[in-house]
Amino acid sequence: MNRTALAEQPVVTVREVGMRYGDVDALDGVTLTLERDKIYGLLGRNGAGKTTLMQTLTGQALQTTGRVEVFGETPFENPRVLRNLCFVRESQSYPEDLCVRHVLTAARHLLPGWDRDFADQLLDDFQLPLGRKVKKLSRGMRSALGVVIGLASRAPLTLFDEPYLGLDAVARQLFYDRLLADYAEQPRTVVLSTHLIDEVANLLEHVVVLDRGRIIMDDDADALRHRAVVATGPAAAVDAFSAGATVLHRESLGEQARATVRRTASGAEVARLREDGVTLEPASLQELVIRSTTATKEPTR
Ligand SMILES: Nc1ncnc2c1ncn2[C@@H]1O[C@H](COP(=O)(O)OP(=O)(O)OP(=O)(O)O)[C@@H](O)[C@H]1O
Repeated sequence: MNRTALAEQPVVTVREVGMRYGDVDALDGVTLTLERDKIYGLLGRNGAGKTTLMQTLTGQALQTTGRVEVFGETPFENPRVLRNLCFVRESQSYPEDLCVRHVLTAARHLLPGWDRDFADQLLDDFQLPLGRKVKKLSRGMRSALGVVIGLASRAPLTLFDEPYLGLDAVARQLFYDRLLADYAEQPRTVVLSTHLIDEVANLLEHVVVLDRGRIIMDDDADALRHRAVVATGPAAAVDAFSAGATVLHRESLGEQARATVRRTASGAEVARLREDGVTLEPASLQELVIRSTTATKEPTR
C-alpha cells in the first residue's frame, strides 16, 4: 500500500468485538472506526465498557470475540503498534520510588514522538516538581503527570481515560487549552473518556457513547448538536410537539412540562410554539447523553 493510501486508512477498526468477564458482557458486538486526526469523546455511564474498550485498543486486554486493528494490525503484544500509542489512565501507577524526572525520561525512551520542549513547558504549566518521588505526589500532581505524558507523547493515537479526575478546575481547563492548541499544530487521534461532558463538549469532533457494552451513539459532534431539543411550557402544547417523536425525558410540574425530544423544529414552528408559551432550546451534549443512557432500563450489574 502506498503512503497516501496508508494515510487514509482508519487508525482504529473494531469489528463485532465482545469481551466477557464471567457472566458480564463488558463489550457486546462493538463495531467502530476511529479516523486519523480527530478528537473523539468516549462517553457512557459507570460500567458501560469504556475502559475495557480502550484496553482492547491498547493491547492491555484481548477481546473474547471479534477483531481489533490499530494502524492496520492487531495491537495485542505488538510493539509496532504499541510504540505509536499512549494510554493514560486515572489509576495509572508509576513506580513509587522514581521521581518525576525519571518517569519522564522513561516515557521519552518509550515514545518515539516525545517532544521534550513541550514536556518542559507542560511541567512548568502544571507546576510539577521534577525531583519529587511519585509516592510523595498529591493526587492532582499524579493526574498532572499523566496528562503531561499523554500530551508530550504526541502519539498518533493518544487515549485519556479520565486521567484528570484529580485535577482542580483550573488545571483541567489548562489541560483542555493545551490539548486543543497542540492538536491544532500537531493533529493526531485523541480519545477522551470522561463523565465531565459539558466541560469537553466543545473539544470533541466525534462522540461515541457506550451503554452496557453496546454502542448507542457514534456521530459527529456537530450532528448531535441538532439532534434533540428541550421543550418547556404548558404540558398539552409540549406533548403535542413531542407526539410521534422519541421522548428521551419528560418531567412536569403542575400544568407545565419539560421534555427532551429527538426532533427538530422549523422557524415557523418555533414561532407558533412560542405563541403557545413553549420555548425550545437545543439539548446540550450532556443532556442528550444522559437522557439517552437513562432512557433505557437501569443497568443491573
Ligand atoms: N477485569 C475484570 N474482571 C471482571 N469484570 C470486569 C473486569 N473489568 C471490567 N469488568 C466489568 O466490565 C464492565 C465494564 O467495565 P469498564 O471498566 O469497562 O466500564 P467503564 O465504562 O470504564 O466504567 P467507569 O466509567 O466506571 O470507569 C463492568 O461491569 C465491570 O465490572
